[in-house]
Amino acid sequence: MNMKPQEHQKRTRIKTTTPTILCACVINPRRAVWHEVQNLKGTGSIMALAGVRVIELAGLAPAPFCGMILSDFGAKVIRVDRTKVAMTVDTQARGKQSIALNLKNPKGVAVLKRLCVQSDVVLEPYRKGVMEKMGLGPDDLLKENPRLIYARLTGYGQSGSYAKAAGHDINYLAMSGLLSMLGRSSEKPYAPLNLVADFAGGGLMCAFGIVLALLERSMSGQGQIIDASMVEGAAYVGSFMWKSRSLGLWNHPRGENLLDSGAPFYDTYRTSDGKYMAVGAIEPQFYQQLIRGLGLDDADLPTQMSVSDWPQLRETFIRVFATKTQAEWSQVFNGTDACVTPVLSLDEVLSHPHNKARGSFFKDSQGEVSPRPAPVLSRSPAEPCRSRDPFIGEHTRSVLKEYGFEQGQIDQLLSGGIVECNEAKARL
Ligand SMILES: C[C@H](CCC[C@H](C)C(=O)SCCNC(=O)CCNC(=O)[C@H](O)C(C)(C)COP(=O)(O)OP(=O)(O)OC[C@H]1O[C@@H](n2cnc3c(N)ncnc32)[C@H](O)[C@@H]1OP(=O)(O)O)[C@H]1CC[C@H]2[C@@H]3[C@H](O)C[C@@H]4C[C@H](O)CC[C@]4(C)[C@H]3C[C@H](O)[C@]12C
Repeated sequence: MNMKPQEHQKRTRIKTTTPTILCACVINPRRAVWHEVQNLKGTGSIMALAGVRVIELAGLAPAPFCGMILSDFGAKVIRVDRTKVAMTVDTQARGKQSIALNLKNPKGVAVLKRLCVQSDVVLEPYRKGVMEKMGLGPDDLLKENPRLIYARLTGYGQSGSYAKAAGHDINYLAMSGLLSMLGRSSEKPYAPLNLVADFAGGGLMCAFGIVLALLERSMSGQGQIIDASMVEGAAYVGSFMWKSRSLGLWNHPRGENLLDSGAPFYDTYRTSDGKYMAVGAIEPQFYQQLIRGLGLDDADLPTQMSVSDWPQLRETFIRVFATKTQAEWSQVFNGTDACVTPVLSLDEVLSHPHNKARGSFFKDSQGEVSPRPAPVLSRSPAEPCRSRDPFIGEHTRSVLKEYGFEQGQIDQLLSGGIVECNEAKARL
């Protein structure tokens, strides 16, 4: 996909035309939506989730990612921030709007209900019971909007003895069973950043659940509750680990198997300039190309799958990789099937020729690099917003107006401290 510059206007243009779609979304099933969407063709590419309105209650990392995915693919995502907070911790706010709302006040709760009545999705990242305590539980909201998709993204899910416990990625990963498999031989388990539970098993799985529920709603006309547990999401992402045990892939202790850094042909190696190469030469024909590229003779080496010889083979690979720079090894293996690639840093990915050719990473208006939304849809690709992230409460006034609040009501909410507006900060 050629990433067209974003074009906040373009998104805005699409969005200002979406109320028609929304009416269709709310009243009629899918066909009507498509009819309206077809009518908009020619006004810019229509993203897959155009017309979908999402209310995202501000959270730490997984829910913001979920909201960003929905926004990247065209949904209108309004993040509900707290009042009296100077700075957001949401670094995944691309394309979102922000309203600052005090939910500790019943009037604030009433505002949120009104937003949810006119929305398709509410996404909440709090501990079990928090939303109910505020009078914003699924019973309260679905009663008023039966088409609402109520997504609950938590660590342990809505039931079970851990449901109310605090936790973070590493705890959920531990409870999923996967953490026990991660780490090098003879070392303790090691969490790969907070990628697996927070983002893959959490934010992404929740977004998938929301899209499924939207699809189902287009047939049934009904909303539903999504109970997205990061323990279960992570475990599900890791289904292969359970399903492949019958193959004997995990028979050895942690860090001594084929895919967990046990095998020397599935590992990373330091180069002479202190960088690294990643080696994934599993199949014999690819392994042969690795050996050739390294300038080794197969006759001098133990056989590839002789597990007891892996430590010796690894020492050989370590020694050889240390003789050239990363760039030199990249040149050696470029264009081969040896499955050897440079380990790129976050700063290097943008300029790698392959990534560059595909536009896999892009710069926003602040010059910040981030990954392009994946996957790429041929007719309705995501068009990530390139403008800066919203300030807390930047869109309070405009969102309230859009959701039908009168000017007088907005003024009262502002003067009562129920909502806060930061338009001025946005103009600075
Ligand atoms: C980048 C860091 C984030 C790391 C991610 C980490 C690894 C994770 O794993 S995130 C996954 C966490 N788990 C979940 O999300 C599971 C579900 N949620 C929960 O279990 C809980 O919410 C919880 C355990 C995460 C938090 O529990 P807590 O008790 O705090 O909250 P809840 O019980 O859920 O209740 C919420 C209460 O809030 C009230 N509320 C909600 N909205 C409103 C509203 N609009 N108005 C009023 N009130 C509201 C609600 O009513 C509840 O109230 P009650 O309690 O009374 O019921 C980042 C982690 C820390 C960051 C740093 C830090 O913030 C300091 C700096 C801040 C600065 O601004 C930026 C730099 C910082 C260093 C900052 C940097 C990073 O962002 C962090 C390191």
